[in-house]
Amino acid sequence: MPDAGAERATRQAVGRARVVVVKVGSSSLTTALGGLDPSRLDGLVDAVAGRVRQGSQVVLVSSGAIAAGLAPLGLKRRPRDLATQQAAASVGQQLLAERYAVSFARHDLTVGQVLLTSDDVVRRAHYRNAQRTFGKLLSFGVVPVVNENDTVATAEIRFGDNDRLAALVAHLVGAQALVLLSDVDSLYTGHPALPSSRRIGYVPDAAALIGVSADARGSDVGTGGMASKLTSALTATGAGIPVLLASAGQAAAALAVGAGSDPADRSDTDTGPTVGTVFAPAHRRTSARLFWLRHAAHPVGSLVLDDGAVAAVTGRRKSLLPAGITAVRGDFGSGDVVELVSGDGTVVARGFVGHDSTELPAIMGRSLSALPEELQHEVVHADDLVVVTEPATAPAPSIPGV
Ligand SMILES: Nc1ncnc2c1ncn2[C@@H]1O[C@H](COP(=O)(O)OP(=O)(O)O)[C@@H](O)[C@H]1O
Ligand SMILES: N[C@@H](CCC(=O)OP(=O)(O)O)C(=O)O
Repeated sequence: MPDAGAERATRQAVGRARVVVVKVGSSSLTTALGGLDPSRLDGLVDAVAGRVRQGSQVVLVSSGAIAAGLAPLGLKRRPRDLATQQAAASVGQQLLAERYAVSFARHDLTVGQVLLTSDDVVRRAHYRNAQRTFGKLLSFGVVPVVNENDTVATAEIRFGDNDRLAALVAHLVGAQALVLLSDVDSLYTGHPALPSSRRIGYVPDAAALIGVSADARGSDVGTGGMASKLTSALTATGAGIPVLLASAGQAAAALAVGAGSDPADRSDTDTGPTVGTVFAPAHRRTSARLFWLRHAAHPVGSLVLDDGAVAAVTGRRKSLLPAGITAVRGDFGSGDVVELVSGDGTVVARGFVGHDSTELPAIMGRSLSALPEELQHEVVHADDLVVVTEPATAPAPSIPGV
């Protein structure tokens, strides 16, 4: 039975958030014939500006570069090959940025374009650098408009979908809410075109999504579909950030501070935004360091574990000792991020490693007491690892548990 009180509290939290990340998809910014739709973009900007006027800081993660670049290049549909996508993004991003600058200027707001590659959020030093940039832009009252730097992102390092990028940015800027705006008004139990699909207003936790069928195919111009939105939502809620999924056409209602609410009056009249689907934040908030390790870090090597070590690390949340390692892959130093892999190749955890890769072959399989004193320590300390369950080579599942 859904808990109306808990749903209301989540909606209020979205409405009261001081820092909000808003993500909008390509399909919500383009016309049916392709190309940017200025009136839809203006509608979104009006809603964002309204929230800024209410005292919030808003970061806008906007897709649409590739879609906006199609018509100027004479392309009829979204290209499949990376090089043509990159060319379209190069042309389209320019148009998108220009349109946002003009549109926000109607509200006397300045925008700052932030194009990120995955390196900017997966490498720790870059992550901090991006954090500083956002902090400065927001302190100037600027609305940062973020997209992936598609023109230079290679197939290997690409995010490919801005839903995931938006969740990482929400964490990076310390947002108190993530608002995902799409071309669908809510999450449904199945594809909204199916008569059997039912609207879901509130998702208390990841378990509530069992049985929900979320398509990984996006619209003609978008990517990722609903599956990537759910992954994004669970990533954000795992970091303690409530999420609202709504349609871009309802942006004003989605970004409202709350029906009948005045920011100074936190009374019962404050409902928070009443549209869309809200996802409650997890009770146990992951620390910033472990969130980064789980969702953003780029592993530079891997350690293969025997069955006993897998059980100890994943089941009993123990540290990884040299005795449980059967193979070492990659070239890494102490403090780097590595994957812990079971014998069948499944990634079971990620951690900050306590040894250089050159030290490990001589000590793996051996008990601590048999080692020289300076090497008598954990390979990955229990406080430095997060348990994950994902196949080593397959793409991420459509709704991974986070
Ligand atoms: N369970 C579901 N609930 C809602 N929408 C769904 C579901 N499964 C698939 N979809 C589809 O996902 C689409 C949104 O994904 P996408 O086209 O990638 O959006 P965007 O361009 O906004 O990122 C919706 O138009 C909807 O048809
Ligand atoms: N970076 C790409 C968008 C990729 C993407 O995630 O698109 P969408 O599914 O429409 O949010 C672009 O600007 O075209």
